[in-house]
Amino acid sequence: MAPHPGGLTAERPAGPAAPAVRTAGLVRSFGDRDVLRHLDLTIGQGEFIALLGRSGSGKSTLLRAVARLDHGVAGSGELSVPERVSLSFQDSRLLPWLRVLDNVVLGIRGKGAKEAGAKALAEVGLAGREKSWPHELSGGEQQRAALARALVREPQLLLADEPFGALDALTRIRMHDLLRELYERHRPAVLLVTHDVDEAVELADRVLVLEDGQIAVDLAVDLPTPRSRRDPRCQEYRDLLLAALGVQADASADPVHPEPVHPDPASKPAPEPAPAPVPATAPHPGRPHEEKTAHDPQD
Ligand SMILES: Nc1ncnc2c1ncn2[C@@H]1O[C@H](COP(=O)(O)OP(=O)(O)OP(=O)(O)O)[C@@H](O)[C@H]1O
Repeated sequence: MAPHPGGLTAERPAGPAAPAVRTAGLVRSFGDRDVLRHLDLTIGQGEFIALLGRSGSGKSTLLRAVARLDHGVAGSGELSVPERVSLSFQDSRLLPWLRVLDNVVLGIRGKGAKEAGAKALAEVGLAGREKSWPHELSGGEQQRAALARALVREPQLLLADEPFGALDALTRIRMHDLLRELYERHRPAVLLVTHDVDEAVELADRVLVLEDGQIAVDLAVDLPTPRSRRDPRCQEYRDLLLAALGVQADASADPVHPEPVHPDPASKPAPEPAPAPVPATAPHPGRPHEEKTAHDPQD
């Protein structure tokens, strides 16, 4: 068990049945404000989790804690994460002075690295772009390269903080398809932070809503994939989650050219009074009772 700089206890999960991620009593504080308040979360191996929550609710704080990128932040609790963790952000973070393939394999040693990198680039639809410079790629292509960089490491856990947030709606939809396809093939556990409720419902096995520093809603999405946001069953989940976020669903939303449904009140007209929140044990559309487990969207 290795000590964590934030006062956290970090350890590796043991045994084949161990979850990919487990937090127990996780606390993270800035000044006298506890952003994460004794948060318990378990992510199973190969499970795809989306994390929603109002702006400032602590989504990125949680993701950074799980990524162990929060050195110096006050905190306590237990955290268990796998050895191979990859990260993906809204900004692709490709190094501009390295060609695309060199970005993808940066830090990977061994003879087969370039071959594996080229294969990963082919998987994300960028075959032939190995020698391009990052600035020669479109925003969507840069995110594809970032996904290749994440996947070439064969992560047991992929942490993604609004990876599609800066992309236009159509590119975002294509990236959703690609992410889900790559996920099905590689099966890492995924923690996707997003503001896009539709994205969460389309992609995730479980959607979590973070509120007051804890998981307020934990909703399993029990629908086959690939999913379409036009599917009325997806819309049921969407409405439940929007209600939990205190945002009224827009019945007139265009499902073909959708704008992300953004729960940040600053980016929306003043919401109606919040409907009753969906508890972590909320009934499941299509199923009479949903078991409590643990789970947010963008492009
Ligand atoms: N380094 C820091 N120093 C001080 N306060 C911080 C720091 N990082 C985050 N916070 C505060 O913690 C709270 C949670 O921030 P966080 O970025 O985790 O929220 P979020 O849910 O990801 O928000 P958004 O959806 O707007 O990205 C916010 O009030 C933020 O101001």
